Amino acid sequence: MTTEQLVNQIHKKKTFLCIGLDVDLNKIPKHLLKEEDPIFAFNKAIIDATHHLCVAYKPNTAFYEAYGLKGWKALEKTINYLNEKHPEIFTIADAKRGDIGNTSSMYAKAFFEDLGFDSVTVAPYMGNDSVEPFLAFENKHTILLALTSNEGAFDFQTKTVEGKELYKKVLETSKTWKNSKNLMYVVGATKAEYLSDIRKIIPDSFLLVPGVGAQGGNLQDVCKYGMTKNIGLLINSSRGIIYASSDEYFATAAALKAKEIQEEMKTLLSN
Ligand SMILES: O=C(O)c1cc(=O)[nH]c(=O)n1[C@@H]1O[C@H](COP(=O)(O)O)[C@@H](O)[C@H]1O
Repeated sequence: MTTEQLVNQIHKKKTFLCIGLDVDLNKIPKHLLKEEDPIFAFNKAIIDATHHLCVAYKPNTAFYEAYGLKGWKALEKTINYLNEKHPEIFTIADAKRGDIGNTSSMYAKAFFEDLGFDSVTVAPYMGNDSVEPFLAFENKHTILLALTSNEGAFDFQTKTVEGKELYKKVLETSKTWKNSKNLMYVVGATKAEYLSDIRKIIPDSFLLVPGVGAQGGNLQDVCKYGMTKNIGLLINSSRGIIYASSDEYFATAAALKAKEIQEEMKTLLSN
């Protein structure tokens, strides 16, 4: 999917919500455990109930890898369902990969070609030759970790290196990489006050912003400092939406939560 198609969807649906499909078998409604594939049954119900309220879904692969072959099959069924039923929706494999060049090429092939995701999250720590194999894919997006939502972000990312915070170096250096037009960046919603500085370096890039909901980030602040003329934001919430209820009406409860956020986004888009 092109960035232009994503922006069109945002305007059409009046939302820039990304729903995180972080499925934990200990948290899903008990009656689903009887299904042949409880993870896919849960995802399908959530997608059917919320697809009109969001522009992206982000399964975090950890939640699938944890269940071995069954988990990976459920991930494959989920992305196939999305690509068949809702091809206009942007899909993110949250895998946080990155390795030496030939290994990164195989990761890129796995997520972009085999599974058919539109994007994948990638760690910048190993540098240009670990990220460029992902960037080589046309109309696919590499979402680079810039400033993450967790407390540990302060261990390295905000430390000064050669007179500049490391996350700023990541942003600046990544712009020089081959096919850098295919980059998007992760900035945690809990770090909204950093967004003005971030926008000085990457004024137009799309940002994936996780951390609203369960982690306490604030949507209004993120938009105040991070929104661009092309919106430039995908705001993710996982647990806050998908676990809104654990009874048989879980999907309706998830849709109500997503609707609350979508209404707020609609107002922000019209300002
Ligand atoms: O790359 C991510 O998506 C990510 C980056 C980050 O800085 N913080 C962060 O929480 N995430 C992911 O975003 C999701 C947040 O989930 P909730 O806190 O349940 O909304 C999880 O899948 C995290 O792994």
